[in-house]
Amino acid sequence: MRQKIVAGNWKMNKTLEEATALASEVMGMVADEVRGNVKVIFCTPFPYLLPVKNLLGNNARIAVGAQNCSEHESGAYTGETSALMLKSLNVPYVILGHSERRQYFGENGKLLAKKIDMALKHTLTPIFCCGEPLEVREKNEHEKLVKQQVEESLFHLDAASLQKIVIAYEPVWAIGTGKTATAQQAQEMHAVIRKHLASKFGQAVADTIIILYGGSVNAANAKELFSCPDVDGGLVGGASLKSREFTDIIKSA
Ligand SMILES: O=C[C@H](O)COP(=O)(O)O
Repeated sequence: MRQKIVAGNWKMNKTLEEATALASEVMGMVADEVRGNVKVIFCTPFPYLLPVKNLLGNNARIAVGAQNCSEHESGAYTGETSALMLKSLNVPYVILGHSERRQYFGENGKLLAKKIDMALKHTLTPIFCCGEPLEVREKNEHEKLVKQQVEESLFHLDAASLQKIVIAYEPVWAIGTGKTATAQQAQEMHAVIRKHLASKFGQAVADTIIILYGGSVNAANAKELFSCPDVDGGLVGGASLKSREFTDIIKSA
């Protein structure tokens, strides 16, 4: 039985005051309303990791995550944040390969493989994102592209390392557009990813990998998406910025 995860990707939003207010509102609602074994992650901007983490204390259900880390360990890389630094803050999760990083910051599969290795070296759990742009889906090449993204960044790992990774399938055309994938489309692609992992690492290993769906998840569509057999929760952008809606999404998991 795979763990259900609902991660909120706050992206580059909120002031410190707003960020801590959001975290404490969700924390209170989760404590009061959420039953069952779902892990919640706040993927905050770097400056808010520590204040939000301190606010959470030793909350066993909610953790913090970063939205990126460097492929380098330390040194003269102005503006970068290393996996080692995140580890020293006891930040357990890091999103890697989000489509916005791929699109606006030129991150490719080879670079992401290095980031994955660095995150694993420092015992962070990477949330590795993959997903196709609209033009690729329109050409019916989405399976091919997503399989390639997974291969480029994850197929160099051994099975034990792969099992330390969470995957998020996020079709780019569904991100921030309000146009979510249907449950059927999400399930199909999650099954494709799992099958591809099985071809390399074996079915038993592939069956343990948590695969999240991301792209316009909201309180109205979360339940149907999360009830798909290969969808193990969500990576939520816009709706994670609203405490009531995010908590309702968590409840759907
Ligand atoms: O990381 C989250 C995704 O980019 C989804 O964002 P969204 O829920 O605003 O579509």
